[in-house]
Amino acid sequence: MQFSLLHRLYNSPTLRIIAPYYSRIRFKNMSTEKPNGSSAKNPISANPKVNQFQQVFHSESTTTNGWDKCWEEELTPWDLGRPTPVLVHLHNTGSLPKGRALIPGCGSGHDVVAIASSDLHVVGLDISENAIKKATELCSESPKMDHVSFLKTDFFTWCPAQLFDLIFDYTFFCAIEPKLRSLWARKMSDLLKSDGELITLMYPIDDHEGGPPYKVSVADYEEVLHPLGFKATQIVDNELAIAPRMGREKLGRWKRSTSQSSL
Ligand SMILES: C[S@@+](CC[C@H](N)C(=O)[O-])C[C@H]1O[C@@H](n2cnc3c(N)ncnc32)[C@H](O)[C@@H]1O
Repeated sequence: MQFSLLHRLYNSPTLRIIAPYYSRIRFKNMSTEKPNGSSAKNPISANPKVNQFQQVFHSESTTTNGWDKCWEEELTPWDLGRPTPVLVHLHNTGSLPKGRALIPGCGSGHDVVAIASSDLHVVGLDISENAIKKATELCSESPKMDHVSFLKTDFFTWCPAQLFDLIFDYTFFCAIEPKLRSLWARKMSDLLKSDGELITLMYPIDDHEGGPPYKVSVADYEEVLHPLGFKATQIVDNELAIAPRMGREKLGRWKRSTSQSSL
């Protein structure tokens, strides 16, 4: 009886319409979670699944082993189990460059498969063998498999034969140690065609300590990208962020200036 009432409520069209707004208001008003992060009980440091992941990750002798172990034990609190909504939106609205795309730290590969098409070949790269195994399994069930490649390799040492028109970074920048951020930018620059585009979904913009994920800010990206000539063409709040990340995520689109002096 109770279940059937709840079930009917859950499935009611009115509730489905108001739920996303309610959840946004609720997250905005939560006293422990301020949008820009200055909270006693940060949603990352207070998340037991993140704590468990960090414990296992740091117990391994190398970061490569740490990532792989966590994928093996399915300690992957970042994994949405589906493509990133804002990336799907950019794909569906024809807002992504065509040609070749790279997703470093692709994890289970949902984003790779989501944006692959006959116009865009997408390479998913991850240092974890278990992640790549999972991604390859996902891809084997997809009709898009001809437009996708997965590679188990280290982003920082990989030198592909062909450059990219697009690189998409989501929860990769925050996954690497902050001291590697300049190298991250250098590698992005080396892997992109001169008119290629870097899209960063910047998360988590807050003030928690430690990682991964390490806290990020727009200034952190600017600090390493500006010296290489990248300028943001757009930085906006991600209105399509999943509810727990809402208010702590921004979409950044970056290009290098291609204008040359005629003198
Ligand atoms: C936080 S997860 C994000 C996965 C995916 N982007 C997502 O949003 O679900 C970071 C991923 O980066 C991978 N990774 C970490 N360091 C790497 C490196 N140097 N080269 C390639 N992948 C790396 C990890 O194995 C992990 O799958």
